[in-house]
Amino acid sequence: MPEDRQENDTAAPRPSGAPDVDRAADEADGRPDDRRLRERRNQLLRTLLAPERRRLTRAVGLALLENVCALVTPLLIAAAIDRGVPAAADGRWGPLTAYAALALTAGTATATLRYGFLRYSGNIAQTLLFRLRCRTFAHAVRLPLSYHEAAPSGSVVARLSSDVESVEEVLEMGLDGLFSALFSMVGTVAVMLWLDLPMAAVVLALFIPLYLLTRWFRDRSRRAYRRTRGATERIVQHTGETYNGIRAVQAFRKEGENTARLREMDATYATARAASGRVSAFFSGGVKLIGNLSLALLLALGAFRIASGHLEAGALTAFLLYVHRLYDPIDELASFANAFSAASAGLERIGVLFHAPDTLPEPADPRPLPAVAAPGRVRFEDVRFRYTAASPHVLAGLDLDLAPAETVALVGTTGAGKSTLAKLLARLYDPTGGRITLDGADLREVADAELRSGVCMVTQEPFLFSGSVADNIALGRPDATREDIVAAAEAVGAHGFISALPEGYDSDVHKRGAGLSAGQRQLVALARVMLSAPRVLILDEATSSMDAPTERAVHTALHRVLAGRTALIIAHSLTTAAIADRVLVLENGVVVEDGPPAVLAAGDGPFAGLYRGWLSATDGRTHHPAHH
Ligand SMILES: Nc1ncnc2c1ncn2[C@@H]1O[C@H](COP(=O)(O)OP(=O)(O)OP(=O)(O)O)[C@@H](O)[C@H]1O
Repeated sequence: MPEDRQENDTAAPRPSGAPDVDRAADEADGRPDDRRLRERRNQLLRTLLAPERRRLTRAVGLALLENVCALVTPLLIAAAIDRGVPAAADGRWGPLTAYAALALTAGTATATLRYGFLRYSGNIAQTLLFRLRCRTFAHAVRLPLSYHEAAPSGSVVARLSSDVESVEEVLEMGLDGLFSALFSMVGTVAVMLWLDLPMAAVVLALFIPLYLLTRWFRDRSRRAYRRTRGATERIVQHTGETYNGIRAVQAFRKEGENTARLREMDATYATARAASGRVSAFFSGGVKLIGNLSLALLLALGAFRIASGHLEAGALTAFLLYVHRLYDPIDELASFANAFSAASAGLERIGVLFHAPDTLPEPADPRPLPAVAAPGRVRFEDVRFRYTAASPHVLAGLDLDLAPAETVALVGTTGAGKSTLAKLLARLYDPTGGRITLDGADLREVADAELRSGVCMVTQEPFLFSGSVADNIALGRPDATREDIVAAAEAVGAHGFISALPEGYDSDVHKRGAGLSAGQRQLVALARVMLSAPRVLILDEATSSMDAPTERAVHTALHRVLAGRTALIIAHSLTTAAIADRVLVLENGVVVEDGPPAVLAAGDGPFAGLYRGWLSATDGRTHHPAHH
């Protein structure tokens, strides 16, 4: 048996990245740190920061300079008080003027450098975010369908929105909060130690309660963050689900229930936020209290040391000014730490996205689709498939041969594996065993772009993208001219209704007045196929009922699109099955009947049963889903 025909579960689309997404969420919830997650996060961070190394160094340089200038100012004020004022009292205004001028210069320099730093770091932050957003989106959109089908709903959107936002928040406040606060604190303590050791000792002693308070705050806010994060995820998921399924929500009158559930989630969120607000408030108040205690203690000790001749009044003033500088950024640092842990968890989750296994690798050495006289031969050779290593086989050794230009209808009960078969043929998944060939080429060996133009899939409810009707028809062939587009629309009989739209082919499909009906969307989708002229067409027939004229129009269009190309139709109506050259009845992943519809209908197999059931149920007047 050739190797590629053997069961190969290692190539199975694993439960893919989705459980990882969950795991990353758990990580954010404070479970023990996983080295791999952190490594991925750091790697992502490195690749983001690497091109900015120079600009970052310059930003740090600006922050350093700003802090040096800011640290000098209180010293100049001290000198002005201790030397300038007594001299001025003696009638010599020179020193005081000089100190005042120097302090003014230092103050102006601080302000200018701060302006420069903020602008510069703001630009860096936006560049990083821009890069992160684009790369995450570009990567996520290319992830194989197995990833998206297995990922919890809304998780990719959450990566792209709230996780990127958490990084944005830390970057916006981060560069400023981190560099300025750190430099300012370290610098201030150094100058204090130089100015007066006992006074500096008092300040440092008060760092002990400050440290304990900060630790308490860190633990509490991490817990509060976990709760708000969980609540946010649930809100995003519920909102996404409600709006993605808005038709079902309204059809089943679930508006009230869904709103009530959201209210509950919002209440949980509000409670969690209030708790985190209380923690922050307590921390802020605590820091202020310790800060003011320092001031009071320094004032008392300072007075004592001035009285004993160890300190001058100016130096005491400088100390008091420094204490302010010391305590101001602590608040900032704490909220930075908070934002940092949010961003770090966000980056971990984004990192997981980047490391999702590629279950549909592009061939390293792609082969072109062979140019054959009659293109469109499809072969399934002993195809085995299961969605995850843990789930049962949907297809367990399927052999199938579709002749060029043949129209094959797939019918079967729900869950029989029809959509799975279609997804395999479109290479949205790879078989776990065996192979599928198109004109002799294994689908896995054909370059992605070529395969996409060779095999075209029309889903039940064709998706129209924002843009004009013309853009939507040209989806599979962006270089098509307007004449090509009109010709394709004419071929499927869509030209009439498109011309009647307010702006014809340029009408925006999502604008009011140009809303298209289900049948019209089908026609646009068929025009797409006509234009991209694939060798193989896979069609998941629409189940939503259309009125008789529309249905006739779609069927006529279908006839034209089917002409000359191989087609696999997942038929939900026996009317469609009847127009096929051949019908395949699928049951539990096995073809139980295969033959022309008329022959099968006349026999006594499963299709004949379905057919008779359909005839008696509808009296042959309307179409009816084959498998019901
Ligand atoms: N993304 C998925 N992950 C895991 N299992 C899946 C997935 N999609 C389908 N399955 C399973 O594979 C089997 C075949 O499903 P498939 O959608 O191919 O059936 P179908 O014949 O197209 O049914 P229907 O007519 O209802 O669309 C089912 O048992 C289903 O539960």
